[in-house]
Amino acid sequence: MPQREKSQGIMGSESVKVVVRCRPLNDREKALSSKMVLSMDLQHCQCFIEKPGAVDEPPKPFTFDGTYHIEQTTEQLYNEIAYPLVEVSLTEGYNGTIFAYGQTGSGKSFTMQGVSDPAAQRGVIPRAFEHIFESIQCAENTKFLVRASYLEIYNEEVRDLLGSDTKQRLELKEHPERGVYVRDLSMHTVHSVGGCERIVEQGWRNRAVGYTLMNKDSSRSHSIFTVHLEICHTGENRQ
Ligand SMILES: Nc1ncnc2c1ncn2[C@@H]1O[C@H](COP(=O)(O)OP(=O)(O)OP(=O)(O)O)[C@@H](O)[C@H]1O
Repeated sequence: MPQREKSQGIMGSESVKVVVRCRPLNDREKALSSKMVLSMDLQHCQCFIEKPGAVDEPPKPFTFDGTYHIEQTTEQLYNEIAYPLVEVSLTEGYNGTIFAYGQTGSGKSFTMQGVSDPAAQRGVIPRAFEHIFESIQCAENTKFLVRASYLEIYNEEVRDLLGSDTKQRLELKEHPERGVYVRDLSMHTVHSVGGCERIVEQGWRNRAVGYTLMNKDSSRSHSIFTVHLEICHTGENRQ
């Protein structure tokens, strides 16, 4: 599978990689008889965009670090893109971020949060929880502390989705060593995949949601879910 081989190098020399995912047409677009204008060459990680009606113009090509068309699942995307990122965090302690960007209704929540049925479309976040806790269970002579935080940026204001007052506006600060942080953001210790899922659900319920023309369940905000991992080697082969 050439694409898999290419994407397995996702943790290579460059620290930022960009992949693109295309979703199927939704009911509204089908009702409008909209036409898919995007095609992909998965092997070469290229997208081609046609200009509707411009039959003489060749489709415009764009190259990414990974391409996922409507047949590709979140399972595949996780294994190729997110797995290596979570794995280096667990084994080498690097920070990693997966940033989903796109207009309303483009599929950010579908990819990050996902759906439980079919199982192959479960999101990146629940998959990362399983990945982290499976590694913890297999690790010997090691203690882990897993904590989570969840914030929302809505109308330029930062709010703690897991805080006691989810309406309170929090301040952005800068620390000389730790860099930018959100003052008073609550951190929650989690012991299991189920515990992580409960926290995500709790925060998800507190998000600003609403209707947009493109997405009836639009989240209407930006959110950042962070898993903070502390690892302590306890055995004789301590590093
Ligand atoms: N790859 C996909 N396969 C099938 N359905 C998808 C896919 N991506 C998105 N969808 C569907 O498209 C709709 C919009 O997706 P989603 O809510 O994830 O968009 P969003 O980018 O999070 O939007 P918003 O920014 O408004 O919150 C949902 O009904 C979702 O199930």
